[in-house]
Amino acid sequence: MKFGAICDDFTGASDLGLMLAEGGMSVVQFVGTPDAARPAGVGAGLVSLKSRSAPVAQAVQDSLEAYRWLRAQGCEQIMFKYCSTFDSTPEGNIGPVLDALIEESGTANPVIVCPAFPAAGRTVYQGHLFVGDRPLSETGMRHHPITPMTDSDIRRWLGRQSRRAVGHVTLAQLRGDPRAALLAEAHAGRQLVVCDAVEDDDLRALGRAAKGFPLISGGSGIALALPELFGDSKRPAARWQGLDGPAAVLSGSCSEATRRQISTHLERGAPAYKISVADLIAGRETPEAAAAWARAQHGLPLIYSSDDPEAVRYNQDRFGADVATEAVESFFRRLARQLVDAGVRRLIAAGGETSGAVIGALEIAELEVGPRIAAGVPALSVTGRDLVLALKSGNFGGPDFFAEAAKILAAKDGGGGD
Ligand SMILES: Nc1ncnc2c1ncn2[C@@H]1O[C@H](COP(=O)(O)OP(=O)(O)OP(=O)(O)O)[C@@H](O)[C@H]1O
Ligand SMILES: O=C(O)[C@@H](O)C(=O)CO
Repeated sequence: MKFGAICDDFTGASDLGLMLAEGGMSVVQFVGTPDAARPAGVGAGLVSLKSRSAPVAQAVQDSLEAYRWLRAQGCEQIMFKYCSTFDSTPEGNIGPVLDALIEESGTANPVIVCPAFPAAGRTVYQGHLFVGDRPLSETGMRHHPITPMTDSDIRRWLGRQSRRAVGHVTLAQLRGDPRAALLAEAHAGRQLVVCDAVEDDDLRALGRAAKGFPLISGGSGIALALPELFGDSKRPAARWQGLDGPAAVLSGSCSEATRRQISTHLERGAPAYKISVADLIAGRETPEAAAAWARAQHGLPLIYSSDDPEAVRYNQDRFGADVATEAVESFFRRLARQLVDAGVRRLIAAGGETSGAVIGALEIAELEVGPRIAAGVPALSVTGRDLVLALKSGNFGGPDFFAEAAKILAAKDGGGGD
């Protein structure tokens, strides 16, 4: 294993997996840090954690454990993958995890910090993160239920989280001599370097500039150059074998793109079942009832707690954010188990936290990356089991994502990536 990544959520890991697999690398996505050594034959190993929303100390501990395991597998470069919208609070977890990884690795090299992912509209310019034509803090991310992003200046946001000074490489420097600019920042004592990038070619230049640095960080965009750097870019894509059989969509994501996808599903008259947080907490709603409803449907059943920012805030104020989150996630954990036990073979989960809850409940250890459903979202097959999945980041995918995902998950000869 030449390249490893510590991913702070499950949908993010599959996003990165798609980027590397489309570049021709052989990729395995691990669920948590594996107990045992991995036999040779994997170019990139991605350890998916549920550390984005964990308490800081837990996120640091889990990330260090993943780092040590990846090093032991021979990884020459390790990436810390976070969200392309830099999801984190002023306390962390991105800064504290980066601080700990720098100490563990002992590196004095610069560490790239770049969430840009132009294919999904995320760009970094003058140290500020944009989604499409809006600064991050003017998008729906301002109202995110767990990590509301109220400042678009990534240098300032990271500066509040990290013990280290934060540097910056501008777009002009990146398009000049990015390696020299990165090294200059580190020499000046600013080892964490926020990098501008607005196009895929900027990210390729950044990846090449960091050649040989043991630690990099970012969204999946900075992986664009890696297949070429790790000499694994000519590998033919594996054929994808989807699965027939019942499918279901579980959505706890309250992001704008997911809510659009739910509206499309409803407009088409497809079966949908909405969960109320108040009913969950009062015990009036159960996974058993939702599973029975799903089994009785024709077409693609959607079970969702997703709601608009006002409703989410109301639930958080009334019950407490942790209680509301746990009620929703525990519901989806139990529902996912019941659906799979009842024969569901194609499962689509919307939202990073929701996907983490579902994967954890299904006791999945390893995933193989299949073809692209949307930018940042591949079809996945569970190693050794008759189960295929799509784990969708909240803000990814077009309006018809659910139907498209169900179709690709069933495709028998949808060759990898074609
Ligand atoms: N109706 C609701 N009221 C309050 N909280 C909710 C409600 N529905 C879902 N949640 C919580 O909101 C969070 C949504 O996070 P999740 O990561 O699943 O989606 P997302 O933020 O859209 O996705 P991503 O992290 O991939 O961008 C979950 O923790 C979930 O428990
Ligand atoms: O980078 C992104 O936006 C996604 O891969 C993600 O992290 C989803 O939660």
